[in-house]
Amino acid sequence: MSATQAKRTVALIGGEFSGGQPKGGVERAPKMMRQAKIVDQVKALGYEVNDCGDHAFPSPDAANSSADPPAGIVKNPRTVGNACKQIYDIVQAAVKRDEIVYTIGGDHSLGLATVGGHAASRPNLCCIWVDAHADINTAETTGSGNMHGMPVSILLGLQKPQDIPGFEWFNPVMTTADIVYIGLRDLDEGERSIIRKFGMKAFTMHHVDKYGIGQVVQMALDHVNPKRDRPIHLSFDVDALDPAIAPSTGTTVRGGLTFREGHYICEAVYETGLLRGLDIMEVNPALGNDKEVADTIAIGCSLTRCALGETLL
Ligand SMILES: NC(=[NH2+])NCCC[C@H](N)C(=O)O
Ligand SMILES: [Mn+2]
Ligand SMILES: [Mn+2]
Repeated sequence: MSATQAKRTVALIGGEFSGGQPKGGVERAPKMMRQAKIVDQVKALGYEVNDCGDHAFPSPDAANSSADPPAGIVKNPRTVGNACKQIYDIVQAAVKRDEIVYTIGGDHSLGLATVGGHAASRPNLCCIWVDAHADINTAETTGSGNMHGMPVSILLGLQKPQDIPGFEWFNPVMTTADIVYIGLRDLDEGERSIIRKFGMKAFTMHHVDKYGIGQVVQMALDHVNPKRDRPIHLSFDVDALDPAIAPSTGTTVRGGLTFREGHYICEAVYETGLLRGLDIMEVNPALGNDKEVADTIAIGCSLTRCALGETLL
């Protein structure tokens, strides 16, 4: 057991949700990671696990579209808002018990609920968002209308929650200075201008190549956590990884993080002793052949273990 981090209880939350994007199957990841023995793996690292269960949500199929019509081109807004509200409440309760909140997605629209629910109870929280995408589209800038491309804009209040049906309950408490990106390589034009306009810190794959992952993580921490005294939420979209190593995900982009770079990020965050929230998002067991699915599930598990201290002496 490492000296760097007290072994808090880990609250495990399964977010069986796919309504933030069009591809079915991503809601099955929590069960698949359980089958891969994620609970035992976390316990084996010395943590207590408070299993908060898997939470399923009605699927936003065409038959339901009259109950949840698009807002402009934003799809399934009430369905996503409702799922987010439920996960938000569960996350908030876990944080109040001082547990490490560990959410297995589900699509990344739930990032609004995990980071938002966490920040609501830990005001000094900062966030490291590891992703090929910035997920910072607003209702204005989104081209796809898929809400998994929008959680960060709502989280930071750049997109007013009150203007999206289903999100009226959400109260933004984080700012553009509280979040840092690693792994970006596929930005929409509108996202690019939002990031520039607010001077947000983003380490793209270009920066990973240029400085190396060690420097990048240090610079990311120096930005959001210069005194290393703020609790950290690590929201990890597995599409940040190269599709060669994590193929079973809905929006793959070539040129991603290597296996080691991805795991290094988790290890370095663990090493700070400040990790209080972790999301493993966008694993989709319906995409790819058996080996690809097994590899992607296994990587979801190994990223988790690294963030909880497995690979450090
Ligand atoms: N969480 C994700 N995988 N997001 C992908 C978003 C892709 C694109 N930027 C969009 O808005 O649709
Ligand atoms: Mn994402
Ligand atoms: Mn992504």
